[in-house]
Amino acid sequence: MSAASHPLDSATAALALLKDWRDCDWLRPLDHALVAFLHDQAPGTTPATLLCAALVSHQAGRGHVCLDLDALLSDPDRSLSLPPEDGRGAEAMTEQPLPRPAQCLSGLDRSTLVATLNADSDVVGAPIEASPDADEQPPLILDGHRLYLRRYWQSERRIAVTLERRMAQVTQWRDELEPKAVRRWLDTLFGPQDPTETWQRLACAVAAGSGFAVVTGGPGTGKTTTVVRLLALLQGLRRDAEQRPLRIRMAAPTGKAAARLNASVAGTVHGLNLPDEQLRANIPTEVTTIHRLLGVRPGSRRFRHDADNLLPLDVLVVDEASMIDVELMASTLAALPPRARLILLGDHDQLASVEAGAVLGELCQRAAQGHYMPTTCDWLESVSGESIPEQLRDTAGSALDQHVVMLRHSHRFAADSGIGRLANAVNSGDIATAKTLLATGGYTDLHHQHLRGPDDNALEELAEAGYRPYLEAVAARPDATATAAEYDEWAHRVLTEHGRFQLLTALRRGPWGVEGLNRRIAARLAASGLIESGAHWYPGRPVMVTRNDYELGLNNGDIGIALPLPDTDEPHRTTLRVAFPAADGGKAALRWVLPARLNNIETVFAMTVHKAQGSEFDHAALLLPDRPSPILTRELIYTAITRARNRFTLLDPGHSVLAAGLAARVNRSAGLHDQLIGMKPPGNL
Ligand SMILES: Nc1ncnc2c1ncn2[C@@H]1O[C@H](COP(=O)(O)OP(=O)(O)OP(=O)(O)O)[C@@H](O)[C@H]1O
Repeated sequence: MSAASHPLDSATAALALLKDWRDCDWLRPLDHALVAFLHDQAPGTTPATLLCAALVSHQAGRGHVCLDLDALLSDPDRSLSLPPEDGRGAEAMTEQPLPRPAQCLSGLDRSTLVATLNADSDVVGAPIEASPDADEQPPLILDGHRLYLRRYWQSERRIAVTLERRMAQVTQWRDELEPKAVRRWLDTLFGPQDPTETWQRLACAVAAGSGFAVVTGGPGTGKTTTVVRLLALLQGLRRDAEQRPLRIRMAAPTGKAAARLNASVAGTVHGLNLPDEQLRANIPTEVTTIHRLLGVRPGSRRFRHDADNLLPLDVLVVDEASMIDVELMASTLAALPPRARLILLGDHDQLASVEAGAVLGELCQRAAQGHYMPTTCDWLESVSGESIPEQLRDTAGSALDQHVVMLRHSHRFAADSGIGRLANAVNSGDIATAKTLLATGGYTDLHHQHLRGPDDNALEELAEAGYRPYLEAVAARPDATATAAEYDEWAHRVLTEHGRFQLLTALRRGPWGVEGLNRRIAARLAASGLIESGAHWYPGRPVMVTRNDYELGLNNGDIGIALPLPDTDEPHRTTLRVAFPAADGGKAALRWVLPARLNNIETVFAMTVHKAQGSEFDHAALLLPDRPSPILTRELIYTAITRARNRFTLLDPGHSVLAAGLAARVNRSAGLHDQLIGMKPPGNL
């Protein structure tokens, strides 16, 4: 370490320490570059401010919208997410101890730190209400005890302002509805009242009576079913009023999630109980990605649709909203016409977006407790016939509470389903029940496999058994005379078989991370003769796109499989191409891409749980690392379990890692909830 008596004695000492942190991977090069830039622009900046700038940037890279100064001072080392996953960062923890944030900040209290930051007015500014977009503001914003990078503060503030405006109009939205008509449509769509559908009916009522609603719920609680019925209700009411049908669009944050929703919406619309087919035709089944909806402009952060070019729609449904970060949410809201409805769907207990912000999580912080005001309860009862339980009523509920509904009954998992019960236990942090469920072996859909160490063969055996069916489908290639349609059919079959099993892991690096696991599993499959050995590209190589490629029409997270296709001129020779499912999950043509055109891909025999969000597999297996990691949290384990449709396997090297993971929560620093929760419902509500 560069010599200095205290890391914050001088800017030079602080910069030297930050460089050391960067060199051992505790900070990203980007974090260090930001600080060097600030120091260059404002050489008088105090060392504590430089340190905070590095930490706020680092925290943004880990999904936090801001640096919470209270959290920083109570546990400074958390701000660097120590200990790191592995590699140089981990060695630096022991071999060459560097001063950590705790040592740098010792003796500092909040008021001194706030005063120091405020004094550096070239670098740190106060929030300016009147012009939240002003680019002349300093690069950091201090809002109370939260320090932001300016662009995240602006995004968060824009979300809060837009949602407040929408929520303030709730009485107009409700007044426009005829309660009896709503009730009649709900009875048509749902049939007689049924306690397992109470919250679905209530969700329809909340969303019908507002320009903004959030419907959250665990897997299989009926989010898709509910939203399709809601859309039928809205179109039905429009037709009653002899108005033109609503223009409805549905979107999801990733191509994978859009494809999945597409398939389930189509099925649900088909099964709706409707008085006539015209109404069915007015409910769209096509789901797009949010990026495509907004219109990406290559090379720009801005979209084609924005506040100056609003989206041409009346209703926007966004599914898998837990994956939306603050910037994407701010852009979506900006492009939404003021009178268009916004309905967010998702599971707020899932991992949040990898980018900064956990917008759905913030909006749903109080979802489980309801906090419905008496006026809301009365109105909901009048339109849905359902009454809100006493314990979920609150005369002091906030405006936001009146717009959020949590679905509480799983229609997918029976009461005796191991996956459903384990997901619940994990979600509520009930370690004892989770362990008992896994240990008893009494559930056919749950498997707990103890691993003796990183070299335990059980891991490879499971992976081979899981991937064998799709690799056998790869081997069952049509002959050289087969038509293009027959080759497409074969590729569809391979992709479907491939989607049945997935090995998930928390980490990226090391023997327990995707990189090591991919190598190991490929070696095993090659030894078993299921794939070619030694080749970089081979028939059956499964790859995941790691960056949106607008030219090829591929999205981050799309999965394709390399398959040999006959050459047009010489059908007995083949060339490898990667088959990707059609964009947005259509049944139509696949996309065949030459491997050389794919720049950002990785093999995906193992996948991080983060990347698996929005996907489901018949059988999902989660490999736990052999020691606790800041990445392994309750939300991550819950997300992994809920990726499994029929079977979940936990691969567990022991050492109490499961318990440590369940006890750790993702705690994203952000201010959206606090901004919105302070808003009281409109006076006449
Ligand atoms: N009210 C209901 N009555 C009967 N079956 C229902 C009802 N609601 C949902 N289901 C069934 O439960 C299953 C899950 O429903 P749905 O796909 O709507 O849930 P979801 O919350 O969107 O699920 P996901 O976890 O995929 O996001 C489906 O098979 C659906 O048909």
